[in-house]
Amino acid sequence: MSTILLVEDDVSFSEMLKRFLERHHHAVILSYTLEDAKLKVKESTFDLVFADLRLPDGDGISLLNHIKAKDASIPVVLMTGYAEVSTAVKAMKEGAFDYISKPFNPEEVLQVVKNALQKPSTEDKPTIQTPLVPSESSKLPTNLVKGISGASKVLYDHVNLVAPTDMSVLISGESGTGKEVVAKAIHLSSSRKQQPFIAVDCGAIPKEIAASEFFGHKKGSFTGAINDKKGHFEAANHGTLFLDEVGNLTYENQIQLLRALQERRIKPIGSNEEIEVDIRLLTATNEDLLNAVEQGDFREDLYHRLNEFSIKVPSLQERRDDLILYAEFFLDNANQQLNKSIIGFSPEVLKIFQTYSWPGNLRELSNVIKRATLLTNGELIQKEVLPQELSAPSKEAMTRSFSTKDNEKELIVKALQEVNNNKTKAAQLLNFSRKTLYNKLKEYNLD
Ligand SMILES: Nc1ncnc2c1ncn2[C@@H]1O[C@H](COP(=O)(O)OP(=O)(O)OP(=O)(O)O)[C@@H](O)[C@H]1O
Repeated sequence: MSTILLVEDDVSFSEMLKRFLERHHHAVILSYTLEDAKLKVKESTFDLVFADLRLPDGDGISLLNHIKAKDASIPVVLMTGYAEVSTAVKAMKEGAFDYISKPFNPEEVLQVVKNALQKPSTEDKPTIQTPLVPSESSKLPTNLVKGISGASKVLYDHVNLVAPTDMSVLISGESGTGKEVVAKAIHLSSSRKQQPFIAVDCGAIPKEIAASEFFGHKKGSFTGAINDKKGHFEAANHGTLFLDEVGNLTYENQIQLLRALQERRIKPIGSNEEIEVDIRLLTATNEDLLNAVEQGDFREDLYHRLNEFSIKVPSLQERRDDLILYAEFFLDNANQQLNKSIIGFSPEVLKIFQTYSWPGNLRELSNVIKRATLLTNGELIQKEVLPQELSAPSKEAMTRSFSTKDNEKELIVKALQEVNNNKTKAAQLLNFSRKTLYNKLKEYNLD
């Protein structure tokens, strides 16, 4: 078994890569900063070092120089973003064994590792067994993958920005994109993290009992109220209340909710006593709530109350660079839940994943992988265990899905040509929002 030092400050990404390498029988030690990595290199011997080019307290090249000065035979592989490839090439001239650009293809990672470990040593180095200490990040919640795409970076920048405040956040996004996961991440990064997080699906509450569900009731206050019941507001007191599908509340329930938020107190049905509540409110919707306001279906005053800050969770189409990371993560979960030890996906499956349009977003990806894991007997998930709609995607999905950045740039240029540079029409054609299109034009220097 070889021991790899993985130096990467993106905690969830490094956890993913660590788990992936461990499944391929390598021992992995994590480090999040340059200084810590130098210390680890001093204390132990590694067969390979994987280092991000950008670290919070320096860069991968300083680490490379440091390692080369200590032991020139340790191969160092640098991990880079697209824009940094030229720097990585320079690093190779300074002795890096290879570089690998994000997003990675798992096969590519394994190939680089294999090549690096096969490299003949220039000198005999003593092998000290490195103890596998629990990594710092094992204390962090493991149910969250932050992703490496530009869209994910913006998303988690916003989460980090708003989490420590007490602002109400309206989280929007297509179904299955991870709105509840984002709400939980905000709660866990806030000062309320030790207090309750109560999630309520407003779409699932019949309107007749919504008030009792939110505010509670006293025994005997209506037929069927056989006991006192605490409402969600009280249960979430001092913590966070997350209202999913908030657009489904009736007008009457909207008024009750607004009143509770304004007065910061609630009265259970059948009670004479008011209870003060201190909650942070997070809400989610997969419909256009502003449109509902314009149509008169959602109260404008409540909308503004809920929308002190808004976060849009990108669809899987908008974060294609994250796809493999999520696929690996869901495979790990499925392996654990189903007691399997499948190690990855066949190249054909990865290609299908990249071209499919994923209308059900992360939830669909997770379900597809769980089902495929159950059906797989070998080491790799093969095309045959995927649902049919994935292997025979619609022509439209094929033309609109992007497997690589170059491909995406080319499709954007073509779409603009087709509609005479009309950005609104191009965005529609590409299935992007106008904002996404503008961001991409900027990213590819197409403006
Ligand atoms: N960042 C993430 N890391 C890991 N898993 C995620 C992440 N985001 C979403 N998921 C997974 O994707 C699935 C869908 O997430 P979630 O239920 O939060 O979506 P949603 O947008 O709230 O869906 P809906 O609109 O249908 O309520 C869940 O299984 C969740 O665990």
